[in-house]
Amino acid sequence: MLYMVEMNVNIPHDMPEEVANEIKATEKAYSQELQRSGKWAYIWRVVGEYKNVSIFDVESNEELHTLLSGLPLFPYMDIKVTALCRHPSAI
Ligand SMILES: O=C(O)C[C@H]1C=CC(=O)O1
Repeated sequence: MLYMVEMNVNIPHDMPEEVANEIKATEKAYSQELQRSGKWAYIWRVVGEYKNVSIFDVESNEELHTLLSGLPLFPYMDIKVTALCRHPSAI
């Protein structure tokens, strides 16, 4: 099942920089592991925002929820999930 996931990151301004950098490094490793597995199929930066648009290819809503809620930045993100299916005009 394919999903478009929009992640908008809002790290609190009062979070110490070292703490934020540690969370971002852990997030990067987690993200890259999922990309290597094929479950996190694409990730793009939204120009001018601390936001990404990603495509996930997972088995179920439950699997997607588990992966997203395991993101180290999850507590600091607004996440929008859109389920996708093949367009009838796609070739
Ligand atoms: O930077 C982001 O968009 C947030 C998050 C998603 C992957 C990653 O490494 O960080």
